[in-house]
Amino acid sequence: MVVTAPPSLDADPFDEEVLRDPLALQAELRDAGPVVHLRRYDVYGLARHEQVHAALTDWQSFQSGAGVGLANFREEKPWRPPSLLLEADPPRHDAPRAVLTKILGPRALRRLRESWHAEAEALVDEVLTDREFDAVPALAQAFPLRVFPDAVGLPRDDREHLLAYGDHAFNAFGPPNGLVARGAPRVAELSGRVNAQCARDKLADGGFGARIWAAADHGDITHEQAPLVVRSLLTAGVDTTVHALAAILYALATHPGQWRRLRDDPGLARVAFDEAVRWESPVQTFFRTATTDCDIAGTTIPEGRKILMFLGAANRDPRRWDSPDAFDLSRDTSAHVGFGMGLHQCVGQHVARLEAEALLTALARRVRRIEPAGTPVRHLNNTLRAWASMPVRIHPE
Ligand code: HEM
Ligand SMILES: CCOc1cccc(C(=O)O)c1
Repeated sequence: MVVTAPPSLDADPFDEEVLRDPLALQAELRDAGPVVHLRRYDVYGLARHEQVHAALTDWQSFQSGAGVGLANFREEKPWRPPSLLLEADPPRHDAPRAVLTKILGPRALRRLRESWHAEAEALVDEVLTDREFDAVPALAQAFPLRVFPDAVGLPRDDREHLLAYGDHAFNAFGPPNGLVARGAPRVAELSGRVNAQCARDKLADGGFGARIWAAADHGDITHEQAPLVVRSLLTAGVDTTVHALAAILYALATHPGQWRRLRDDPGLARVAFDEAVRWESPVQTFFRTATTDCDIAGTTIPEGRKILMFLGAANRDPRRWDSPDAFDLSRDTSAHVGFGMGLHQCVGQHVARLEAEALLTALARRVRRIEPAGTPVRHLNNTLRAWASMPVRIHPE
């Protein structure tokens, strides 16, 4: 087989102006070839859907155990003890994953459906007393921060730090740049608060956290693993849904025809959510580490090297999607990689979908039209695609 050297680029995917608008670089990376070498970080980039999907589903060749950020845990100490799910390979990954699959599965969430819909209606009624507001704090942040920490079992007065903690965790997957440096002063305080919340006596009975500890009593995981599994929920479960909800509100406010379709058929809420996750990809990138010399489309990636998977670029790849840049509720979104794919595919995706379904159906019933009411402002993060502010104007029923 002819081994070709991949095209080498100087581009910096974590440059702040690229993070503000990554679409041009994503197209450049996709068009440069199935594999590109990013000189600045000496890593291999995959931006086409075919190669990203292949890497995600081949956990044996492309492992998570050396970290899913730029940092290689074989060479440097992680900023915190590695996740037993995200940053673990089988067999270590298996038991913690099985425990969360059961606790966060669609059947387990049925008990929350009615109360989350009621909370969404109450919040929307409160917010819609104004005709114009910033949808990011008022809805995209407020709703997840009301229902998800409750479901985990946290007290109401100890949760406003979760967004900042998750924001730093997602920045830490990237290079040690300005975004990481700006978060560093609070890391010790935030980590201390989050770690304390994972203790058994801090978690209300019946919540996701208590159920994780009960799984340890049952012998499914150890009691030493239990707090780390709770930490996974607190790290991954807040910022992701906040920014996904902001993404769908932005998509619906800027696509009035799609908003009308959702209003006419609120049963489209889940499709709308997955299409927004594909279109915006709140989680833009993740890394893997080659466990052997791997061949991808004629390029050999040497053992031990880092591969950067551009999930957002794959979700807009014209080789896979018709009119990829269109936000379209009639699309079949089933192959999108916004939740990953394969062994590590998002174990919290059903939680996210239920949050979105509750909020969107509450809005669809009360809002005839939603439209931008000012310039939205991006929130920059090495991994997350997010809005800091999104002024909207609503026309009630
Ligand atoms: C729209 C919201 C969300 C998005 C876009 C998202 C995205 C992702 C992605 C891309 C992965 C794969 C990581 C990889 O392959 O390395 C993942 C894994 C994970 N997610 Fe989510 N996520 C979301 C919501 C949630 C929620 C609400 C929770 C917790 C309740 C959660 C918990 C996790 C965990 C624990 C993993 C690691 C799974 C494993 O490695 O087996 N996520 N998520
Ligand atoms: C959304 C990706 O999933 C994550 C992200 C950050 C941390 C963890 C964890 O397992 O601690 C999982």
